[in-house]
Amino acid sequence: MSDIRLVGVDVEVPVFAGRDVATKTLLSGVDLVLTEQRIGVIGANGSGKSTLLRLLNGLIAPTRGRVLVNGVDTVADGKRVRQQVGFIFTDPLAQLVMSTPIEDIELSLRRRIRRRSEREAAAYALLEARGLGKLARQSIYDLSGGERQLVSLTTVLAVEPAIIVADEPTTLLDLRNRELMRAAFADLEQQLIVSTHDLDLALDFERVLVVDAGRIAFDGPASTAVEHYRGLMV
Ligand SMILES: Nc1ncnc2c1ncn2[C@@H]1O[C@H](COP(=O)(O)OP(=O)(O)OP(=O)(O)O)[C@@H](O)[C@H]1O
Repeated sequence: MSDIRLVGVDVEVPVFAGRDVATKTLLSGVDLVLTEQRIGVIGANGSGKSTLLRLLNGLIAPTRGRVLVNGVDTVADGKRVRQQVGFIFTDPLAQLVMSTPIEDIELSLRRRIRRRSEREAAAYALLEARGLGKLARQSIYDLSGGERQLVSLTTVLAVEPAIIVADEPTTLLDLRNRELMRAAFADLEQQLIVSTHDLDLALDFERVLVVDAGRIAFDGPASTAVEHYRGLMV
């Protein structure tokens, strides 16, 4: 079981207004121990959800405090953290760097499987297992949004991370594809941390954090978290 700790975390960025530089606080006073297998993060636009998620694999560094993933500090050893934490972006086109699904999965496998022919066969098998085999050599740009997001998930899983962090992974998807992603998430063995505006998806999680204006406004069971969030929205 994975263990993620945020200890006294603040995130601030400089904002420039003419010659003046001010400080904008994106997150403040975040103390969390994340050990549950399925954790959701909900909150209004601009509340700080992506900032929180990006801290977890060292994509951004805390201004104050520390983030530890299975005891590894995200600033001191970001590379080791990123080997453990797979990150799924909202837009799969921000994630998929190769022309076709099979090439992207092969890229993820290159450290684990040295021989090209073996790597290609393994990549194909991973796609096939998700029902994506027939799309293996199709251009990424010819796939639907849902297919791309499933390819992204396969690409991230190919690295065998202990933790999956997904930033609004269903936002661009229609109902059918949202259900496909939801089912894919339900099957994962990894620890899963997902930010979402999809409150049905949020209800799937054991623990849900509500972020409001850069603070954790609620932390607890999903149904209570959703109620809390609805209360903030009125
Ligand atoms: N590098 C940056 N410089 C200045 N402001 C930033 C920076 N990164 C994020 N912000 C601001 O911080 C706030 C929180 O952003 P964040 O992306 O974490 O919100 P979010 O809850 O994920 O929003 P959404 O639901 O719209 O994706 C927003 O007001 C955003 O504009």
